[in-house]
Amino acid sequence: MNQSSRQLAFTTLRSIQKGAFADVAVDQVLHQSDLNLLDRRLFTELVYGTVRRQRTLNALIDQFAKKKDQPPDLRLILQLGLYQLRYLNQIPESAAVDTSVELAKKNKLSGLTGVVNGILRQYLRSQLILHADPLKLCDDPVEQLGTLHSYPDWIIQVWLEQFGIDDTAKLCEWMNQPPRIDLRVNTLKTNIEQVESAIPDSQCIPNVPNALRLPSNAGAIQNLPGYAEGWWIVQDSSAQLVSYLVDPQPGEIVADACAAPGGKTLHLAELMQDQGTVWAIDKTASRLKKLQQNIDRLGVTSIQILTSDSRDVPSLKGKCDRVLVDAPCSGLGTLNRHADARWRQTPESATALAQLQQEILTEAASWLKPQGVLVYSTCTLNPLENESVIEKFLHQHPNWAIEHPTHPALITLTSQQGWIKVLPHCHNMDGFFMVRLKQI
Ligand SMILES: C[S@@+](CC[C@H](N)C(=O)[O-])C[C@H]1O[C@@H](n2cnc3c(N)ncnc32)[C@H](O)[C@@H]1O
Repeated sequence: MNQSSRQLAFTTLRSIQKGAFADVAVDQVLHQSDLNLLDRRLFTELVYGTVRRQRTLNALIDQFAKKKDQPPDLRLILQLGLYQLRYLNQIPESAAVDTSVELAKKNKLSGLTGVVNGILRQYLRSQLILHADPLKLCDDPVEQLGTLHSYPDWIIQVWLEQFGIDDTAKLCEWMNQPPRIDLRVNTLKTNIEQVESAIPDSQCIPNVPNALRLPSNAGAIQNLPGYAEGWWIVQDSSAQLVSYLVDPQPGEIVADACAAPGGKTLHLAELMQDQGTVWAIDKTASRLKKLQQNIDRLGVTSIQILTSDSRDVPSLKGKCDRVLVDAPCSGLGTLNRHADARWRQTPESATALAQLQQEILTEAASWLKPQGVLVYSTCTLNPLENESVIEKFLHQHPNWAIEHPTHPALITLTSQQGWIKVLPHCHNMDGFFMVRLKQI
């Protein structure tokens, strides 16, 4: 395939607009194209950035365009051009404008090249005249933050209620940055010192044992030292904290009710020194395949995989010492990892997820022995899927209570209520919620 990164970005954005997942669409193009390394980077940045910032870009287009209802392809070209002008300092302004005009010509919009040129140059002119951001914002804080940082109103509302204006703004900014990549060292095979010295510029993460953060220029994961040997696995440091909350012991029977692709399952097995059994249950077979690949690479033997809906596993009733429910969720704590996730989730989908979470948690609780430990976690920052699920569970199960964690990595993060909320803009990790429950 011999096409420019901008033309490929345009056609990829078109397919995302028609419903394709951004990461799937990007991977497919990268796999098929013969772009060089710099162009691959530009293509990826253009697609993810334009998807992520689409509300801000649309607001600017509406502000400068005479007509609000442009053909979808014209709007995409304008979004791409404005994204470069507003967010990519390394691209000269003239290049951003000229290539956008070229895109219009190439894609049967020759009659509209004047509109493209006009709107992009108007944006630049207003910047010069105002000496400030030309984006006009209204006074309503929800709409203001949503437009400025490019989020749907409902997410801003959920965050404003929890964190207030200043912290919501910081959280919005954090989630618009490129994702950090953390590793967890597989202590069954090696130690953190060995991995840290093998991977140049990797850095330990304070308070998270065996976690390393990669430098932003680390390149392809599979090419890093120790990958093939199974010395480490990619896992965000906040996700690593969950297994410390479960605190499994060698020889126990542990179940992971929503296991795939298995970052936490493998960590649980490792904390048990690979002695005992970890049941890895998930209803999605394709995701469990990734777990099997990681089991093979990391050389773990104590994991048993079960493809099933966790609301229906009668064979585990009363059998487990510990159960983890790392529930499917709206993922509001990991929006920086998935450019289109903020536009896919809705208040309705979050409500449906909360119902599913409640059902899985209730069923998984029945897998425990009388003194067993139950941990509930999500990578979302939405009280409906976190605090409310736990409060409802405790209301329906008066013989259960929250148990405060004792692991040193968790104590300072623990709230008065006993649950932990990892906040990206405060802790510089993915957003997470986790809580440990026990029968009283
Ligand atoms: C947040 S992900 C789990 C991530 C995993 N714990 C890890 O650390 O890699 C949620 C998982 O729940 C699974 N899931 C959704 N509904 C389920 C159900 N009813 N029963 C079992 N698994 C379910 C999804 O397939 C998905 O793999």
